[in-house]
Amino acid sequence: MSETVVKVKNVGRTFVSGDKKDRKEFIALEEVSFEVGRGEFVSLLGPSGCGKSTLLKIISGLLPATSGSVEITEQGNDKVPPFGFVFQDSVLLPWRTALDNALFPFEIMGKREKSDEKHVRELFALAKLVGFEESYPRQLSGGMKQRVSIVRALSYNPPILLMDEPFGALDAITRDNLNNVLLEIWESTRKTVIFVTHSISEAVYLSDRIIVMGTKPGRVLKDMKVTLPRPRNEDTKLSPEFYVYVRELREMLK
Ligand SMILES: Nc1ncnc2c1ncn2[C@@H]1O[C@H](COP(=O)(O)OP(=O)(O)OP(=O)(O)O)[C@@H](O)[C@H]1O
Repeated sequence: MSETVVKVKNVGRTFVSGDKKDRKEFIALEEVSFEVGRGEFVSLLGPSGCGKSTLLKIISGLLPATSGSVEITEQGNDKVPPFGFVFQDSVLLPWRTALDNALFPFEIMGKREKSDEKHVRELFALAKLVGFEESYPRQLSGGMKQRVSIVRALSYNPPILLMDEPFGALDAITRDNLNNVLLEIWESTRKTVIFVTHSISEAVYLSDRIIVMGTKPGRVLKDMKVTLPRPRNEDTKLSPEFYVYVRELREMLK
């Protein structure tokens, strides 16, 4: 593994509900540990409720852990956050064009250089969105909107990309296409990616490593290396090796 840039150590998270008389504790995550190297593509795979999104929020600092620690040894340029986020819903502003949506983070951060728009236009090309810069979200398909949200997440050049089931709401064909677009973007930018999914085949297709998670409480079942050759393409999914991974993961998550 390349140099460690994300170190998750014995992370636990308990949610408390109810009042003093009827206090309930729910252990969402228990003793979760793993590391991510620079430029690695790591997926968090597991059934609904195993704490994948909670873990991603803890890694990003949006949510505190109840126990354990997360160390991030990457920094964004000029004090911008080290993370870019992509969620299941593209959350684009409907009154802004695709390009202006992708440039929005610069407005929030209150700084924008001339070279930023050039960089974002290059990302539009990588995401196969050339010609749609001036389109409004209502004029874009679901897959195109998600590609704009990937471009937006990468606009300020964060070293780490956090993706929470980004393609979960898309149809199977669009999802396959976006997996390939994402791989192309990753291969040319070499960002560190942490990708949440509950699709076994998606995790195998995309990842260098898969952190397999189980429920009750949310925990790591296995840290699995995926050594399928890269670059990967649709033929990868037809290889016997691909099926070996899928079968092993299916057994584990039964
Ligand atoms: N703010 C909260 N308060 C109470 N319980 C919560 C809170 N956030 C998450 N949980 C609980 O923690 C558990 C893990 O939730 P989380 O959303 O992280 O799971 P997940 O693996 O991402 O699920 P899914 O794949 O369905 O999105 C769930 O049982 C959820 O109900």
